Amino acid sequence: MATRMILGAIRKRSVSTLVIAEHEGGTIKAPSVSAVAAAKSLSDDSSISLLLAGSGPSLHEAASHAASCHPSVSQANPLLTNKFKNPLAEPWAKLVHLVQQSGGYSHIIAASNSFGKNVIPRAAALLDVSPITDVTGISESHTFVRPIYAGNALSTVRYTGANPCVLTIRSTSFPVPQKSVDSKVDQAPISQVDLSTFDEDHDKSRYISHTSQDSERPDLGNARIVITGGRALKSAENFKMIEKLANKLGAAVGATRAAVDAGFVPNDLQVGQTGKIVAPELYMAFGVSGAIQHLAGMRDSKVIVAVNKDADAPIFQVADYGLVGDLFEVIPELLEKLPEKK
Ligand SMILES: Cc1cc2nc3c(=O)[nH]c(=O)nc-3n(C[C@H](O)[C@H](O)[C@H](O)COP(=O)(O)OP(=O)(O)OC[C@H]3O[C@@H](n4cnc5c(N)ncnc54)[C@H](O)[C@@H]3O)c2cc1C
Repeated sequence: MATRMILGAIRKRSVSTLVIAEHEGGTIKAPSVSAVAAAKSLSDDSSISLLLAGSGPSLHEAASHAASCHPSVSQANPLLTNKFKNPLAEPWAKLVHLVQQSGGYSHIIAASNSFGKNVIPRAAALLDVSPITDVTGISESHTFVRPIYAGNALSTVRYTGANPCVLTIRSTSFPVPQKSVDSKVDQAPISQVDLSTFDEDHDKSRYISHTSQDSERPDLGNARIVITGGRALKSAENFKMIEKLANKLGAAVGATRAAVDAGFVPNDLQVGQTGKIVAPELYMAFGVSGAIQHLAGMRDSKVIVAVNKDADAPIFQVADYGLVGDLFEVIPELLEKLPEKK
């Protein structure tokens, strides 16, 4: 009995996690803070290190933020390297491999966004382990819940491979209370990654440029309100109604794949199985049929409102509030009646 208890304690203590962290403007991005929250739920006793990279003063600000972005990082070492200015997947995967060799972590976690999905499979291949992707629940350090069949079923999987156990997590399933992100906790020490043995030969990909849209709207993946338009909008010009409504409500804009394919909006606004997964407090869908691939990306939203002129549209099966009507009448009316955002 005593032996079993001691072994249990040793197993618990042996959880040490490397979180692959993204940062912008000197702060750790919210999905990476969710990855820390996921790391924390592996074990009460887990030690958590953040790996971040970049250059200039914002990297140092982000490193300070990394050290205090979540209470559970307070005892850990954020690792810092000023190379990797541009987030290319191949060198990043090599960096993760290098850091794992020296750190011997039991787990490596990244958010399941474009960056994480790009880096993690490459890093897992270099480490010769099989990654577990899109984790939405952690029941113990090697047992995870993940959606299958476009979110229509949940499967519980147990990782039985060698260390490290490599995961991507859905950030919407590991929310971080705003307080804990902002709270001032004792800063964890910041250490520089030793890159002396790093092989710089990674010419399979080359950085060319980075474009980002300057928008005051919240990020689609973390917004409290998302206003989505579908094919029924008919044109990019008409889609501006959705944008106006989003501006009034301080919301992010989403789109169906049909709307993206028709060229109404860029594809980074796509919500669904092959787009972004969102779970806002309020999701409003205008002229969206509710195809299974779209539902896979938004069905966990707290309140779903749908406007569709077809009373039999499948979106009404998941909607909390439905309005059978023409969006070309409903949206102008909403725009007229809603107060301007302060
Ligand atoms: C492998 C795969 C992956 C996919 N991934 C995604 C994904 O990630 N995200 C995604 O969205 N889709 C995805 N799709 C596509 C998906 O199957 C649907 O084709 C798509 O979601 C339909 O978009 P929609 O609802 O805008 O268009 P439609 O299905 O054409 O629906 C338009 C709706 O608008 C309504 N409507 C028409 N006019 C009006 C009006 N004036 N007022 C109000 N309502 C009106 C209609 O009644 C209809 O219900 C994927 C498909 C495949 C095969």
